[in-house]
Amino acid sequence: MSIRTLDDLFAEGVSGRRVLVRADLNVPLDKQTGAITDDGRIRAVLPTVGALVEAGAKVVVCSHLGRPKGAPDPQFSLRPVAGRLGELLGAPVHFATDTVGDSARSTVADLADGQVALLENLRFNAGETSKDEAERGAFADQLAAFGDAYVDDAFGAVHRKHASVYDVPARLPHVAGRLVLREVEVLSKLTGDPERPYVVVLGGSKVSDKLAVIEALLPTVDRLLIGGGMCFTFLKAQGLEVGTSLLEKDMVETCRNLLERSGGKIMLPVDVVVADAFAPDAAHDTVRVDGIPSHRLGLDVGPETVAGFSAALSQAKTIFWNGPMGVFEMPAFAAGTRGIAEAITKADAFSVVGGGDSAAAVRALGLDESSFGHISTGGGASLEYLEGKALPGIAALEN
Ligand SMILES: Nc1ncnc2c1ncn2[C@@H]1O[C@H](COP(=O)(O)OP(=O)(O)OP(=O)(O)O)[C@@H](O)[C@H]1O
Ligand SMILES: O=C(O)[C@H](O)COP(=O)(O)O
Repeated sequence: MSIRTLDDLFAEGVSGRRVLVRADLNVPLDKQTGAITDDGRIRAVLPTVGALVEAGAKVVVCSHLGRPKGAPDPQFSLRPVAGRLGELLGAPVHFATDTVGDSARSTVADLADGQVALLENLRFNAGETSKDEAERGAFADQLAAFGDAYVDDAFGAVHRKHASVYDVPARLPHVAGRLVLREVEVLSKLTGDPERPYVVVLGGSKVSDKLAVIEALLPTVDRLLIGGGMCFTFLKAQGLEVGTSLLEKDMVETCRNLLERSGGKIMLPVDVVVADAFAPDAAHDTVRVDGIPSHRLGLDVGPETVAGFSAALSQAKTIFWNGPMGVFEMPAFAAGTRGIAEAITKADAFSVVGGGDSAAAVRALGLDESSFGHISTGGGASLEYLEGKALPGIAALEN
């Protein structure tokens, strides 16, 4: 990979220079209070931001948060993230209340050497995610004006062809940050010739997003274990009734087709925890997958499934896990995710956890992060990397 790194930038000298850092500070927020529930993605950029501070750069950090629709939306403000970043760095982070407007211009202009600014959410501007190159380019011009050099440390967003990821590096001297380099280095071990058996565990809620990766991984993996919200579309494809569980009806046929072609590699749950409602205190029971009542919904995999999946994982030499096995945010439906996570840590295997929610689950359940080989900050990004797709953010760094 012919990508310049932070060390190359340091060799040129950064003291007194403005360095624009694209980070992925898209952290989960509590729906009621707006508080940050997992700061893993903020911690993950500290090596890059900290090193730039130490070297005396004027550090201008930018990121998206959530999916606002191209205009300011207070629930997606990065202000709380600026506070947390400041706490972790041990120095205040100057927050610009807009992204490329008056506040951003004066905040950047006032930065002293070794100080850090965070711009407001990139996606408050339609140009960030626009499909129109000219619109994206115009926004990229405004952003690029805040830096003498650009560092991409937003691994979680490298699969997005967005202005801050794809167009800004074409306008400034650019390098990869420490996090992007580490992620690519580790994930490349899974795309080469992974030690076998290679077992992939997929869960979470975004079936349609993950079908392409299943398609791409099937020839490569020895076993594919599917749980979480996405398993119900597969169970439906097997002709089972899934009650009011999460279901992507228009994907049932594709799932049936995948099951037929999987050569028995796909393992689905045999039991699930069903509840009366999507609520922490909902009445719930464990049932066989062929006995899901029509008025109830599956919110976790059951103990027999955990045992079966764990047995497969205990044989593995390489493991990739993306997506929680159930609604782990609610304690009543966290056992499946905990069980699978524990099985992964016990396996004598190189294990990678990919996905914002999966990584958050590891921490929320109090599991020892160091028992995993690597915890990726990228959900969609790590999946698309494994699919072998060209990632716009990486391609832009290579140019
Ligand atoms: N049975 C289920 N029904 C509904 N939602 C579920 C179920 N099982 C898991 N989930 C939800 O799936 C969500 C995570 O899914 P997602 O596909 O976004 O995971 P991820 O790939 O780790 O995250 P990201 O894509 O944000 O990096 C969690 O919030 C969890 O509550
Ligand atoms: O959470 C993620 O996977 C990244 O921050 C990218 O977010 P996006 O899917 O909204 O582009």
